[in-house]
Amino acid sequence: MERMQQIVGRARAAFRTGRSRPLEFRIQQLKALERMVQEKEKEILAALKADLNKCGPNAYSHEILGVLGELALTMEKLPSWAAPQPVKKNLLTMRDEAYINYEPLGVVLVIGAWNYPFVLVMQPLIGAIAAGNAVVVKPSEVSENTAQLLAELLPQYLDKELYPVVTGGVPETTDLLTQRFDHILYTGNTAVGKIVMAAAAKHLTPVTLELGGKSPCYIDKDCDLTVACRRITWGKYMNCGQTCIAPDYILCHPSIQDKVVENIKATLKEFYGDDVKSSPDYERIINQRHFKRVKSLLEGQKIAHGGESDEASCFIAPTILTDVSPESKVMEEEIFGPVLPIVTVKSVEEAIEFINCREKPLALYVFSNNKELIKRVISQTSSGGVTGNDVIMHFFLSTLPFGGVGHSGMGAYHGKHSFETFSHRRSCLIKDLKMESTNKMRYPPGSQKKVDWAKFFLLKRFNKARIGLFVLALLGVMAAVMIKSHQSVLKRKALMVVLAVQRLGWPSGW
Ligand SMILES: NC(=O)C1=CN([C@@H]2O[C@H](COP(=O)(O)OP(=O)(O)OC[C@H]3O[C@@H](n4cnc5c(N)ncnc54)[C@H](O)[C@@H]3O)[C@@H](O)[C@H]2O)C=CC1
Ligand SMILES: CCCCCC(=O)O
Repeated sequence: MERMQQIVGRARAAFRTGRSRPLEFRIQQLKALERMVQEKEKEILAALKADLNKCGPNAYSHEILGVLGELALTMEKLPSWAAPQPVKKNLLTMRDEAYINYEPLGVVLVIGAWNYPFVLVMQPLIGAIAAGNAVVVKPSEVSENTAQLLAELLPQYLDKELYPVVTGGVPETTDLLTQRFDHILYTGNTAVGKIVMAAAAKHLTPVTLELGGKSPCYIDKDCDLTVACRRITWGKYMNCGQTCIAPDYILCHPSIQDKVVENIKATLKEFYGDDVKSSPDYERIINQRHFKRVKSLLEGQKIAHGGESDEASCFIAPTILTDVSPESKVMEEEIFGPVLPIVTVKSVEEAIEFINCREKPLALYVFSNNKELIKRVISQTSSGGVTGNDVIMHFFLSTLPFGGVGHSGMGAYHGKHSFETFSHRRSCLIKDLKMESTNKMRYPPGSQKKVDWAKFFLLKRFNKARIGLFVLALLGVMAAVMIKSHQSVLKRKALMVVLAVQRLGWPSGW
């Protein structure tokens, strides 16, 4: 406890110096992070290989690329994100300055997960630094190599007091959670999400919870199955199925179930070859605990493809289960592994009903040639995010807020959404001391007349069209008056010229 108190205390003292607030400092720290990722790419890839058997290309494209992209976007946009944001005013504030001022929250805590242990620490960290906070970083101890590397590298590149790294497991995280933070972003399972939220509640600390859940994938009969199954296979078996927004299970009509299986099998062969275990592109389950958990989900199931495993290397083959009962264990908990159950439904209505009977998922996928059907499923269900006719891809568009809903999480981040998550949006209204007479309306004594004026100024929703017409009419009248008065001046001047000529006579030759 003492150690955590000191670490958080030092971060708070550093924050109080104000040095994390200047934009130049924030951008300088982000540039240092970019340099770290570029200079230590080899070490980062090696740690991801050791933790999850991620090959270079996969580790780079699934983790490093996202971090470099977020850094580049944030460094480019930060000056505009952090600028005071003027807001629309009403009649009462027409003469005042009204704007939102973005301010750092203070000392924030980022707790990472083990499945994408680099990007899931770095992206929140980038947003928290960009917003001017001090940040305590707690990587997941489950991905121990990446956690160790972050603990070594971050202090080499970043301000040590402002951005400490705390390593350790549940005891250390539990100790850390007794400290007071100004915001916590936790990525991990729902059960721990509740623990984090309970600990945060003691200090009234707001939280962003990036949790998990069972993300459904509905395949409509009116669909290009080859393309759909290719995309589903990519997202499902990436990182050995250990992706929070992986399609957890398929819902489809019984008549296409076998075709779905055949298409996925064909794609698996194309992606990973005949011997998936030797494919450098196929990762491993993170540890024995999760290996046993995922393996147990196969019990009593009809395995249409895969099912092979090797405990020693935490290998589980890409597996497809068919005719799965909605009540079976594999349909109760988040799979978070390379097992894809197919549950058959007779219609899209039945699929929607199936989805709505369960906790709101982190992601939802719908494949169909009929965009209206996709939009109908979106409008009649809820989830953290959606990708239509693909999977996972909404994660990579940083203008989309990434987060959950209900048991899959709360709050969101990525891009500007990270900056806003880690900022206080302070409302600022600056008046002057003139026109005091207009304030009589709000001062005692009260009266109906004052209420009527207040209603006029505050409640009246002016019809913009009507105002526009009124202003046009007013301008028309003003123009007519001006032309009229201008004409009379012109007439007077013309008359004066005529009179002058008459008096002097016309010049000869005219
Ligand atoms: N929404 C998102 O962006 C993501 C969500 N996830 C979800 O995370 C889960 C997998 O990750 P996990 O195994 O949870 O990661 P994990 O087991 O590594 O836990 C995450 C962090 O919570 C801490 N922790 C674990 N148990 C704790 C306890 N009892 N008290 C206090 N702290 C504790 C660990 O020290 C670790 O730092 C899945 O449910 C997955 O869906 C994973 C990645 C991304
Ligand atoms: C492809 C990268 C996805 C990272 C977040 C997750 O686990 O879903």
